Amino acid sequence: MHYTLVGNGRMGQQVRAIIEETEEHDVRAVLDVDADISPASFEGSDVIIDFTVRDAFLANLPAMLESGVPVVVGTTGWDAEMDSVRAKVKDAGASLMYSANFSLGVNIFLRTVREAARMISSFEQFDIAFSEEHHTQKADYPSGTALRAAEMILEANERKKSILADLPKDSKISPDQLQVSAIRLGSVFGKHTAHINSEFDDIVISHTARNRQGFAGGAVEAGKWLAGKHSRQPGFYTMDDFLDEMLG
Ligand SMILES: NC(=O)C1=CN([C@@H]2O[C@H](COP(=O)(O)OP(=O)(O)OC[C@H]3O[C@@H](n4cnc5c(N)ncnc54)[C@H](OP(=O)(O)O)[C@@H]3O)[C@@H](O)[C@H]2O)C=CC1
Ligand SMILES: O=C(O)C1=N[C@H](C(=O)O)C[C@H](O)C1
Repeated sequence: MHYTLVGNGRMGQQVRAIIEETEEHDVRAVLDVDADISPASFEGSDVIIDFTVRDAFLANLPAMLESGVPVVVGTTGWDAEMDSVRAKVKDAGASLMYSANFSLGVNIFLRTVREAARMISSFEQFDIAFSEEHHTQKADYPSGTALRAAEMILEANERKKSILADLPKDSKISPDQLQVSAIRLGSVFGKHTAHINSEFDDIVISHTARNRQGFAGGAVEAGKWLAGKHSRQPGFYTMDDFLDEMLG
């Protein structure tokens, strides 16, 4: 498969290294901040993988969709535009897969957190909060993964109704708010933790990335899956669609 990468930062370089280790795939082009991106930029590619920044992803989206090449998006920070991106993908008859985190380990962690949030839902003595830690070069907060975890907790736990990312200065948190906190520290690849507390217990469910290979390898696998899907059923997909099919 021929991949075109948009973004040549930490993740773009890691994805390229993983593709170039295989005999199965190759990198057709790497388009960085200086590239003049148009639909023609993607000619001859089977999949596009975008790891850039919010504004660049949204600016390049029309050209990526018009190219007809399926797009894997790892860039985070655009959750507020999700509905409009979904509509653009549908209108273009294109295929796009988004995940805030392509690591298999993180996705197993997220499903574990959802199950724990569901189990404590009817036991009022248990409270839950979520935290994330990342390197100081990260542009968005809370991380896309933390926001996805928070969405899953809200769906699974009827006592939590909204996300609180910034603590108010002079008032208490309300019991129906789910706190999501962020730490920016050195070169941390990514750590996500669900904290559950009662009078008698602390339950801590945590995932720590040991490097960026899990994210990058997952994005390459997702690209292969999306290219197959695109030929049969174009559309907007997430990591859950991919995993549900993989897990049967
Ligand atoms: N889904 C997942 O599994 C993961 C998602 N991420 C997310 O991926 C994104 C990228 O992370 P990371 O690689 O660490 O960030 P980096 O800042 O290292 O890389 C982003 C790259 O995009 C480039 N860029 C900026 N504007 C454009 C443009 N218009 N066209 C092409 N390239 C552009 C930047 O260039 P320049 O620096 O010159 O501006 C930079 O090289 C973030 O949103 C992060 O949260 C990260 C890890 C895993
Ligand atoms: O910017 C990063 O580095 C990461 N971003 C993603 C996110 O926002 O969730 C995923 C990963 O944790 C690393």
